[in-house]
Parts: sequence; C-alpha cells; structure tokens
Amino acid sequence: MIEIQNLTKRYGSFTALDNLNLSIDKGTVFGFVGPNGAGKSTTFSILATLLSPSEGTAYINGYEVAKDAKQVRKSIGYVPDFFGVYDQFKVHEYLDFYGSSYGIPSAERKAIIPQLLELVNLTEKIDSYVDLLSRGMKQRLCLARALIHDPEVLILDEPASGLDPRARVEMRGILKELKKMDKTIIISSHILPELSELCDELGVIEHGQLIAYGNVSQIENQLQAQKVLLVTVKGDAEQAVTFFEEDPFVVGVNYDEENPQLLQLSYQGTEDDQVTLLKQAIEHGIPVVTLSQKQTNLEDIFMEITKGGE
Ligand SMILES: Nc1ncnc2c1ncn2[C@@H]1O[C@H](COP(=O)(O)OP(=O)(O)OP(=O)(O)O)[C@@H](O)[C@H]1O
Repeated sequence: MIEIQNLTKRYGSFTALDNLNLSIDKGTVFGFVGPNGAGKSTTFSILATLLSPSEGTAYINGYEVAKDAKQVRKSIGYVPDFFGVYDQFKVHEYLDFYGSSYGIPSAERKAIIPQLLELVNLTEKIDSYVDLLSRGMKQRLCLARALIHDPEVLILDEPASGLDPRARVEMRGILKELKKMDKTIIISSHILPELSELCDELGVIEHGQLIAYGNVSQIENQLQAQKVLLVTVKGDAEQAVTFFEEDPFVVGVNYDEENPQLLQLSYQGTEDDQVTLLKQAIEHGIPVVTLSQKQTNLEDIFMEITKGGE
C-alpha cells in the first residue's frame, strides 16, 4: 500500500532524509519513531505530495507521489504536525467545507459528519466554534477532517503531541478503531512506548536514516545489538578500565567519578564472548566482584541510540 524507494531529501547541502526504503502493507499500522529533527515530517510531507523528493520515489496505493498527486490525495488522509483551524467555522461547517472540497455531495456529507464526530468523540461539539475547542479536541477534529473522503491510508504526524495523558489515551482508542476499519496508518512520534502497543510494525529513524525496522521484538533485537555490561571491581579501577578497553567487543567504558568501581561497558559480543571476557579478566588479575548485563527496556535503548538527535 505504501512503497518508499531510496527516498532522499536535501535542503541545500543538508540531507534531511537519506535513502529511505520502506514497504507497508494494506491494513498495517506503521509507527515511525525518531527524535526531533530525524526526518519524520519531511517523509510525511513527501508522502502527502506537499514536498518533492530530491531523489527516489514513493508510491501510495500504486500511485507515484511526485507524479500522480491527485490520485494520491484521494487515497490519503493527512494530519500534519502543525495545523490551523478556521476560527469562524463551527465544527459541522468545518467538516462540511472539507467534504465539499473533496467533491462529496451535500446529502452524503450530512450523513457522514455525525458518524465522524461520533468516531472522534466530538458529537456534542457539533455546533461549537472550532476555535473554542481544546487542543485535544482540535487534534481529533483534524483527524475527522482527514477521514472525510474515506481514504484508505492515513498519514498522522505526531497526532498525540501536546496532549495530556487522558487525551493521549483517547487518541489511542480512536486509532485502534481506525485499525479495526482496516485503514493503513503511518503514524509518527518521538515517544516509542506510545507507538509500540498500537503498531504492527515500527521504523526507527535518526539523522534521516532508518536505523531499525520490524515488529516490536525485532526492533528490540536490532537496537540491542549493543548491550551494556555492568562490572564492579575492587580497589583501583584504572587497570581494569585499560584491560576492558582493549577487548575487541568493548566499544566504550564509562564510569561515574563518584563510583569509579562500577564500570559500564558498551558491549557488542555474544554470551560466549562474555564468558571469555570474564575468564581473561580473572587470568589478568583484574579484581572483578560482579559482572551483569544492564536490564534495559525498549525506551532506554531508543534513548541511548538516538541521543545524538537535535
Ligand atoms: N524547509 C527546510 N529547510 C531547511 N531545513 C529543513 C527544512 N525542513 C526541515 N528541515 C530540517 O530537516 C531535518 C528534518 O526535519 P523534520 O521536520 O523532517 O524532522 P522530524 O523528525 O519531523 O522532527 P520533529 O519531531 O521535530 O517534527 C531537521 O534538521 C530540520 O531542521
């Protein structure tokens, strides 16, 4: 349903999106996760036909975004990260306006609008001025707007940003409903747990590059390629630091000035390599008291991997 091939976007000499490849099947909820400035909105703007790629192509529903914008726009509902609402409109007028822009006949619009408002829990606000809605309500109205022409694909750029916890839960509930309706959804966030429960597949993007891709456990495995070993040593830690730094699977040794006996090794070896490491440490007279693997959850790993973001 969505095919992204070697997609690159440059702003002047700066590469915001670097050779992105993704394939998203119909009915999939795909989470696009990355820190601020990673390239999520750039990708979504290209998919929404609002920005031309510098290189590469993307297809939605078989239509090429750069060449067949009209068909692509019929196939997608897009919620940008920043959007304005026309303050002089009431909720039903706002949706009616967008419905008419998509060429939906008046009678059909009258039938669809209450259904959409029910879906996004805004039924009681049908006669309210959009400007007076809370941020969460505006987000949900924007989602209803994106659904007015019953698109197969939804492109949602951080739909939960700026919402309080209750509004986030509400938004998640609505997205689950849309998933049941077999929509293909691509949704971004810079908060991994927010998406991991909702999404069938995830892509982690950093500096315009896809650094991990797959379902939640595959992502965990890919990101966990580098684990952290915690080593406590007795006495002077200097000799131990030198020893561990020389191990081919240790890519870094960190310790806190206040507790130099506790070393954190960024480690790329297997369990067998760990056994060898411990054996050699003892043979070299390194006074190891404990060696364990730091327990990390998905969010920790994500934070570690993307700590170079803007
Ligand atoms: N029009 C532009 N001109 C120059 N640089 C831009 C432009 N738009 C975006 N960028 C840069 O491209 C990079 C990617 O931006 P993008 O908005 O796609 O990131 P993002 O992942 O959506 O971030 P956020 O979570 O903050 O919205 C950033 O470094 C941004 O500053």
